[in-house]
Order: sequence, then structure tokens, then C-alpha cells
Amino acid sequence: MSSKILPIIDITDLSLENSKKLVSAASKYGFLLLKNHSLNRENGVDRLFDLSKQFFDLPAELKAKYPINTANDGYVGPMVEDLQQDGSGKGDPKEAFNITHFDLSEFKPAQNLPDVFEKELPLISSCVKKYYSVLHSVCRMLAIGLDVKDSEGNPSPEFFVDAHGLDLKARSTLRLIHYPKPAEGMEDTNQAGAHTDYGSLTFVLQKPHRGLQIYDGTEWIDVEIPEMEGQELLIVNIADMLSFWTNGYLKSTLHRVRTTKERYSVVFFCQPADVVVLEPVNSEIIRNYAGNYYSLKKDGKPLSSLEHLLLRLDQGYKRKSTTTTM
Ligand SMILES: O=C(O)CCC(=O)C(=O)O
Ligand SMILES: [Fe+2]
Repeated sequence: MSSKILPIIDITDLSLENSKKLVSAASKYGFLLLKNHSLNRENGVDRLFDLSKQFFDLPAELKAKYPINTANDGYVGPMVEDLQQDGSGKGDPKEAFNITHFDLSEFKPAQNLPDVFEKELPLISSCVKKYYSVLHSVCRMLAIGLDVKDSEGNPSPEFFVDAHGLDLKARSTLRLIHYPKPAEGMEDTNQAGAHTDYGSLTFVLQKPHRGLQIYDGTEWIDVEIPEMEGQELLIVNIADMLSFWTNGYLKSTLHRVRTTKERYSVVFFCQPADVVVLEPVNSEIIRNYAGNYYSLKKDGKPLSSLEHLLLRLDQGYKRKSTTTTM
């Protein structure tokens, strides 16, 4: 198995040159690493790993009191979700807890939370606020690097930021994931099946640094995270909606998790507002790109952000077509 150090991008530099670097990594690999982001140990993000361990250490019957629902919040037990997108999976052995529907002023989630999380709501909200700040910077760099224009042809650096800010309760989701140590003989199987992500961008922190693999079209590659003094690099991946928005120019790359050890990850899935239509943005670069990824339609019309999300969630949980309860 090969391994790869992905391009490392400084999130504090929103210059055209650096924005183009980010767009280039997003177009070539669909995955990159961010430095100088605010999701570091000093800012309490490490505490999310402690909360995660506290929750997953609880007895199964307590965790089962918060089952995942059609609002996409709550606990996902082992084998409940099957991320393997080609339908060949038998369920993921991982367990997860989703916290979602954040109001975008206080960043409070709208759901009934177990005590472990409820008593740490200020910490959770302050971390989600930081995730949003990183999201906004990446959105601006993408719009600058792609030279996105508004309908009158003026530069529109806030295009992707605005698309994430319209809902009263945003569906972006903080997901804590626990991968138990695989049973003997199961080390070479997927603990999270091969899939692309559903939203716009995904941010991943992991402990220990191993397990995430990406598919480069030929082979699976271990994502390697170099040590950087005093800071943990944030893995960012492009998800489906940014790929639709760019006619496939930005890659929503297939990835999976395989680990030989017990592993925890803290993942933030960014989700554009429900009504956003997934059609290519106004950009010369995208118009000149002969892509074909933009093909998902319903009744001849492009899907909305919510329609695409529900479609993918239904696949992952092997549900018949549902509507959300939120
Ligand atoms: O745990 C990880 O590192 C990534 C998990 C993942 O790809 C997902 O939940 O979509
Ligand atoms: Fe993923």
C-alpha cells in the first residue's frame, strides 16, 4: 500500500496565489491538509476526543437511547450504517454520534443530547463556531481560486459562504466516530466502507493518525499526516456538492477507513442550505472544463442540496425514500 502526504495549505493566506494552490489540490486529489487553522489542542478541540471516549465507553443500552433518526441526529451503532457506496458492503463496524441542526448565531444544536454532551454544550458550540470559521475561509479561497462571478459578472468571493448561511438550523454535522479494534483476521476489512461524502466539505481530525485511505483511480493510498510543530494538520476533503457545483472539476474522492488499532475521529460535515440548487457556478474555469460529473437530476432538474443529502442518507442506512423530520 502506498502512502501520500497531501498538499499543505495555509488557511490564513487568502491571496489569489494561495487560493489557486488550494483549488489545484482540490481538483487533483479532492483531499488536502490545512495548517494554521483554529481547531487545535489549545482551543479545546482535544476535549471533543475525551467526550467521544466517555460516550462510547457507556453501556450499549444507554447509547441506544439516542438512536439515529431521519433528522440525522443521534447514535449510530455498529453495523447500522453501510457507507460502502457500490452496495457490496455488509455494514460498518464503527459507531458514531451525530450532533447537528446548529443555529448560526449561537451554534447550539437542536436535539436531545446525552448528559456527556449536554453538560459540555459551551465547548461543543465554541468548536462548531471554529469549524464554521474554517469553512468560511475555505469557501472564500475556493471562490477566489475559481474566480466565481455573480449573475452580473462581478467577482463573488462570498458565493459559497452565502450558500451555507441561509437555514435557521444548519444541517452541518459534528460526528464523533469510534472504530473498535478489529477482531482477529478482520484487520484488512473496511471499518467504514468506500464512499464519497454527501455535503460540500468535510474536516477530519483523527487519533491515532492512521486509517483513512483514498482511492486515486488505480489504488488505495494511506493518508499520511506529517508532524508539524505545535499544530495538528486538519484533513479537508471535497464532497459531492462542491463537485456538482464545479461539474466535477473539484473531486469528491472515494475514501474508506481501515485500521488495525482502536481509533477515534472527529469529523465535521459541512452542508449547504436546503434550497441551494446543485448546478455549476458562474466561472470561466468551470465552463472550460469538460466534466461530466454533473448528472444527478430529478424530473430533468438539478437536485437541491436537501434532495441530494436525503438520497445519500437513505442509501447509507438502506432506507426506502424518506423525508426528514427536521
Ligand atoms: O473517520 C474518518 O477518518 C473518516 C470517516 C468518513 O469518511 C466518514 O464518516 O464520512
Ligand atoms: Fe467520508
